[in-house]
Amino acid sequence: MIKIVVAGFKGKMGATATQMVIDRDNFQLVGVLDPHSTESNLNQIGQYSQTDVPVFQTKEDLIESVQPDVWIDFTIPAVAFENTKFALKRKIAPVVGTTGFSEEEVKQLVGLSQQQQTGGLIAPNFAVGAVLMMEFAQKAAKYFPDVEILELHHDNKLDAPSGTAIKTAEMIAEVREPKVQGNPAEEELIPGARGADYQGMRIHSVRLPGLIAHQQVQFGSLGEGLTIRHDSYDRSSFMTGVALGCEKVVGLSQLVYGLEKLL
Ligand SMILES: NC(=O)C1=CN([C@@H]2O[C@H](COP(=O)(O)OP(=O)(O)OC[C@H]3O[C@@H](n4cnc5c(N)ncnc54)[C@H](O)[C@@H]3O)[C@@H](O)[C@H]2O)C=CC1
Ligand SMILES: O=C(O)C1=N[C@H](C(=O)O)C[C@H](O)C1
Repeated sequence: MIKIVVAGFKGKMGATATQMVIDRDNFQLVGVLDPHSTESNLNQIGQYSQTDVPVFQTKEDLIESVQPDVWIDFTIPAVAFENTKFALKRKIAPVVGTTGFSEEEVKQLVGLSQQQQTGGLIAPNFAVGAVLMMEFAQKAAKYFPDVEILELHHDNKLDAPSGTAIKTAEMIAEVREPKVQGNPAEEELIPGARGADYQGMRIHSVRLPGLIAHQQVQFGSLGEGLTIRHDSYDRSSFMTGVALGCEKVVGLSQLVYGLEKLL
């Protein structure tokens, strides 16, 4: 039985992950954390009335009371780095979906996990289809170096571009020489019109009510185009990946970046 805590359980992803952990026979939910909670036990919340699990408002209080194997994190970019360090320092394996990490932060966390001999996973996207989209895009970029990434999300999202778009650009950059795209003399009449620039690749972020999480990687070449698109229509799309991450990290001795490393 893998003992799990969920940080950010009051949020959209945290709530979906909490239910997933409760539903799985090989997982035991031992605590949940969210500074926006007012309860002391999950059973005080209607949808979890049968679940006797302590609720914590701070990570310091949580760690005094429970000894988890795995720390699921769906919080906010401003706290996820500190939360992941906190877990690793206590040899709790983090499974982090929260986005907004810089490359330098990921490097630091991998180093810390090696020192601590503790597994972990940071996955900007837990949907298997999104991982395939990124891998297909990396494959296509070998032959189509002109590419723009369009990511579309709900309008409560804090970070832009999305973690998935950044990871896609990083994976494409592994196989594509930096290249300035478009007309070298092009001029933005309104700043930002051409989107964010990652080694010449443009990333465009759309935020609209009604959307969940969508991304289109669009390639153009002489007389032809190729579009690779993934859509998450529901947050359940991420749960197979989160569950797989929880099962795998307990057997690792360092943190990995990207769900594709565990598939
Ligand atoms: N990797 C993936 O597959 C996915 C990642 N995400 C990412 O997950 C994160 C959360 O997304 P949502 O659930 O939509 O956001 P949300 O805004 O619905 O939930 C965030 C929750 O974190 C809580 N929180 C804030 N500070 C905290 C702290 N110090 N400790 C514990 N909890 C804290 C908030 O009170 C809130 O309940 C975002 O970074 C988002 O980009 C979202 C969907 C899929
Ligand atoms: O905020 C979200 O919703 C999502 N965030 C992740 C990201 O930034 O890529 C994953 C998914 O796109 C949903």
